[in-house]
Formats: sequence, C-alpha cells, structure tokens
Amino acid sequence: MSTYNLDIALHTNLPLTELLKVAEQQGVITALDRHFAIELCELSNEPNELLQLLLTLLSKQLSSQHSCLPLQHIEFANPLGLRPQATITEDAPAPYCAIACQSDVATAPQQLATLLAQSSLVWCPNLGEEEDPLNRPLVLEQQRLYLRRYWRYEKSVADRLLSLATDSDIAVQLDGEPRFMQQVSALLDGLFPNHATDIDWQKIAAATTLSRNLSVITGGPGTGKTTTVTKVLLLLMHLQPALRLRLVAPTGKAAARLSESIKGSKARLQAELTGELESLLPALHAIPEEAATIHRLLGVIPDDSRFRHHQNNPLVLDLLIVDEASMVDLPLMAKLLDALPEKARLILLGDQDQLASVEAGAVLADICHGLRDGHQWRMQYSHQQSSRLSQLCGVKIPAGTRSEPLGDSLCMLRHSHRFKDDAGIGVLAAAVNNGTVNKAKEVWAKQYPELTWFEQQSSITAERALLKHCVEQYRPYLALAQQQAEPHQVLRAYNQFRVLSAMRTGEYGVDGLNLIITRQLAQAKLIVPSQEFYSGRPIIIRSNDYNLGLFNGDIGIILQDPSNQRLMAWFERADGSMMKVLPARLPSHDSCFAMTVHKSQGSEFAAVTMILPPNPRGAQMQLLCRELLYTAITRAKTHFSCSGTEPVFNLAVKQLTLRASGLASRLWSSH
Ligand SMILES: Nc1ncnc2c1ncn2[C@@H]1O[C@H](COP(=O)(O)OP(=O)(O)OP(=O)(O)O)[C@@H](O)[C@H]1O
Repeated sequence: MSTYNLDIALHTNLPLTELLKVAEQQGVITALDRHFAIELCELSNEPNELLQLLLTLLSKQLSSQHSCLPLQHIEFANPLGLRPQATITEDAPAPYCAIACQSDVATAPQQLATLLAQSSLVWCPNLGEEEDPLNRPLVLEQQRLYLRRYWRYEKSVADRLLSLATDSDIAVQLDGEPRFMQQVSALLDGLFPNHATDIDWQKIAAATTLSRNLSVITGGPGTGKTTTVTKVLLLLMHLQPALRLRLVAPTGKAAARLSESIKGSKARLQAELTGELESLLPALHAIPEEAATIHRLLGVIPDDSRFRHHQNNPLVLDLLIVDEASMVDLPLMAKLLDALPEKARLILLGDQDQLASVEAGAVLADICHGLRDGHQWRMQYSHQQSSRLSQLCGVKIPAGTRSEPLGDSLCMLRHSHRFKDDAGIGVLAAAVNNGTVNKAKEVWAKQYPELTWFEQQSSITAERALLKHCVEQYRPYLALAQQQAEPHQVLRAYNQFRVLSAMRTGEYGVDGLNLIITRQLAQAKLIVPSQEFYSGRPIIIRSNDYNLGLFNGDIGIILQDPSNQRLMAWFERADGSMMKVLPARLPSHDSCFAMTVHKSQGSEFAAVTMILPPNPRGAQMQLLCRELLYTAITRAKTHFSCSGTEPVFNLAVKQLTLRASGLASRLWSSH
C-alpha cells in the first residue's frame, strides 16, 4: 500500500509492476500501455505508483480511441478492470488493485487531479494559456488528463470551429441589406417549393448554410444532405460566380460516392430549373463534381505525419465541403482546420449516429452534442438566427433553449427519402438507433421483405442457408468476371453486395469468413482459387502506397486485362476512371468477400449481410454496439440480412459507445 499527503491511496496485493504484468496477461492492458507508464515515470524520476497507474490508464484510453482520461470515469474499486484469476495459489494470489479515498469518495477525482498537478510531467493550463513553457508531456484540464498532442488537437479544433461559428459577416450582410435577404429568400423559395404542410428542414438547412461561415448538416442516410448542399452550391455559385470550392471526403470510396451523388443531384436539379429558375443553369453547370480525399487535398508528404498545407501554407479555396464527417478523426480534423484559409467557409455533412472514426475522437458527435435534449434532438438556434432563418424561409422557426454560437450553425435532417417510412431497413435502423430492444424485436417479427434473419448455427460451416445466400449474391459479378466483362462493370456488380463483420479475427471475423466464402464460391465453380491471384478475387488494401496512389481501405478486383489477358488488380478512381496495378506490386492486402463494418463506412451496397459473433468476449463485447449495427444496417439500400442470435443482437442494441473527449464541453460551454 502506498500513501501520499493526500487522502487517497493505492491498494494492491502485488507491487504495481507485477500487477501490470498480470493485467497485460489478462489482455486488459497492452505492453505499450505498461511501457508508456514505466518510461514516463522514469523520465520524471517520480517513483509514484498511483501516478504510474494513471499513466497506464491514460495510455489504455488512447489505444481505445478516447482523446483523454476523464478522472471521474475511473472505476476506483478496480481501475484496471482485472478479472478474478481462474487458478489461485499462494505464489499467484488473486490480483487486487483499488484506489481508495479515506474521506468522501466524491472528492476522489479532485484528489487525483491534485496529485497529478504536483507531477513534473503534467501541465495545468490557466484559462487562455496556449503553450506550456516547459513542454511537459501531459496536460490536465477540467479533471481530464491528456497527452499534450491530443490536448492541442482538441483545443485547436474547438477554437477554430467556434471562431468560424461566431464569424458572422454573412449574417451581418443579410441583416443589413434587406434586398439581399429578399433575393436569397426568393431563390430559396424557387429551389424548395413547399408541396408539404410540414416544415421543410432541407430548406432550413440550406438557409442555415447560406447564413453562416460554418454549417453542419447532419442526418441519416437518404435524408437529403447531398441534395440540399447541391442547391446551396447552386445559389452560392449564382451569387458569387468566382467562388473557389472543393469537395472532400475521408476515404477514396467516400469521395467517389460524393462525386456520384453530386452528379446525380445536379442532373435531378437541372430538370427542375424551368421558368425563372433557368437563369441558374450556368451556376449549376459550374458546380464541380470531382471530390478528393482529405489527405489528397492537404498534400501527403511520404513518411511524414504532416501535410503540405497547414496554417503557414493554407489551402487555396473559399468554401470547403467535407462529406462523411463522422469518419474524420480528431488529429485529421485539426490538420484540416489548420490548413483552412482564414476567410474560408466550411460545410460539414455526416451522420452523427454512425460509428465514430477509426482513430481517436468522435468529432461530429461532439459537434452535434448540444442538439441532444434527453432522448430527442432539438435545433438550438439563437433568437437572432431563428428570426433570420424565418425571414429567409418564410416560416416561423422556433429558437432553441441554449445560447451557444455553434447552435446557429447546425441543422439536422430526419426524414429519409431513401427508405419509405414503413420499409423494413429504415424501421430497423430507427429501432436500433433508439436503443429499443423490444421495437427491434417487433421489426424482425414482422418479416419485412427487405429483412432476413439467419438464426446462428453451431459453426459457420453449418450455416447452409446463410452461405447459399452469400454465394447467390456474389454469383452475378463472378459470372461477369468469367465472361470477361469490362472491369468497371464487374466492380459495379461486385459492389451490389457485401458481407460485414464486427471484427477481423476468428471464425466469425473477416479472416474466417473470407476463407469459408472463398471455399463455397470455389465449390459453386464461380472462382478457381488455385493460386494467390485469380480472376474475380476482390481485395482490400491495408496500407498506404503513395507512389501507386492506393490507400488503406481501397477495394479492387483481380481480373484479366482485356488487352493482353494478364491478371491485373483493378480499382476505380474518385473520378470514375479505372486504374490497373500488377498484383505483384500491390501493398499489403486481404480478400474482401467479407469486410469489417468500420471499413464499410462511406460505402453503400444494394444488399448487406451482417454476421455477428456467437459468443462475444472481452474486446469483441466492446466492438458490439448500437452504432456498429446502425452503420451496418444503413449500408444496405434494398436488403439487409443478419446472422446471429437474439441475445447478441440485443446486447449490441443496448450498448452505446462513448468516446471520452473534452471537445463537446469546449464547444458547448453550458454542457
Ligand atoms: N425533398 C426531397 N423530396 C424527394 N426526394 C428527395 C428529397 N430530398 C432527397 N431526395 C431523394 O432522396 C435520395 C437521397 O438523397 P441524398 O443523396 O441527397 O441524401 P443523403 O442524405 O446525402 O444520403 P447519403 O447519406 O446516403 O449520402 C435521392 O434519390 C434524392 O433524390
């Protein structure tokens, strides 16, 4: 037992170094977590076990994609989450570790904060302080412990978003020039003719975007985010023909889909531009369709985590549109905002209910946090902004209950035009998103034609109906491959269906599923996998190759080159053109009959089959969450099937992932 001046102490029955080894053996921490703590304590020459434990917990948080360690989140009775040992002997007693506070337990986080503040490793910034003169590696703010780098990212993202949200030159122009207000309002009326009696939230989202330097349009799939933003771009290009705008998304696939959506929206809009609206046609044609990845926009420097564009070499643009913003992690958002020119405007589009980014943070969810009102969502416009929007849209738009500047920049779309209100996929997605197990159960019981449940058998090889379904779904694209159809045609057909899993490893993970599906397809004589590369093999890239222009998550297919019959790997570029690569030159890759739900973000398929693990344990339990199911379901456009058991499905519906971060409270001061 170690004690300090403070009223808080670490209780263990083994020296902490031994205990951390047990924790590593149990898989509750990694070797990296243990060494991170040891090395930092050695660096500071502070042999303090409680400090070492806190550093281990911080590292564990960071490897679970949290941005910080909130001290009040620590489970004081068992901070490492140790499990009881199966075999207990005198040599190996049951490990025990607890943080005990002698007086009021409620003061424990504050006591830990005081302990940390005394360490030479930790900087506690005063309000407004930007830099630590001593460059200490850790930062403690509001009882949240950060690695300095993450604190900087979080602070710079919050500062820039707030400054963009507060910057009101466009709002001032609208308020000060009644004619301009009328002109914009008339254009909005033309583009959003009111056929329904309900409030048209797409029109309000467009007005929000037109009146702020920062706007965030969030909503589920098919709620009209792209349609709305295309109309906004049309108005902006009409009002400011020289506007320099760029479209980006976090992955190549998402960028390609954004390009396609913008093209589709423009084509639909063209048909609507009749009568007086015909004068908008030149502006419509001027809207760019090409979208890039964020990495490409920022300019990747090989083997360097920095980009070519940053604060001192900003991007050349007036307006940046970022699609699939939920996939943008905290460090990348910080770098993107850093490279945004001072006067530029920013539009973020995304679905705040989807899985958070693969790397640290949940930036979009934190931005939208202030709209949550209990179990409901509610717009939070200030009185001034609600009156401005009411004038622009010609309907009364109520003000919210909060008064933070970010509220004026946000708009949420809730009505899906992709799924009919009573169609299975939309209803199931809504039930899962609300965390209502009974409702989800009812949806499955109704046996919608768009939904299929495969009750899980004892092993994947026993799941005949499921495997038959997968073979039938992949048959059309493989038949095209056998007929040596054009590569882009085969790739399109392949993208009609995908098997998704929560995890990579194990029989029910992507690795196991790829093996079994390959075997089934070979038995059905659809592929001949006698060598590593064979015609029809879909592949997913696992690392970046800047020379080839292939990036982690890119998906292609091995097919014969029509010009010389050699097998090549074919990929679709963001602009829709095809690129071929010699298979031997491919960076690390896997087969992709099945992929993780994480990797499927930003893509959509006609049909999706989700396979849940039968007996999730440990880390798998953490992966199974509501956002994972919601993301998997909403990747499907016409059919969703799920192989699992009811308890596992329900467990995932109930579990909500929360990423620890201070961003929401920086953005929403009354949070
Ligand atoms: N107000 C509307 N009335 C009728 N159909 C609409 C409306 N808005 C959008 N749609 C249609 O709904 C479909 C989805 O729209 P859109 O692509 O804009 O949604 P989204 O939110 O961007 O979807 P995703 O998140 O999947 O990219 C499109 O076919 C579009 O034409």
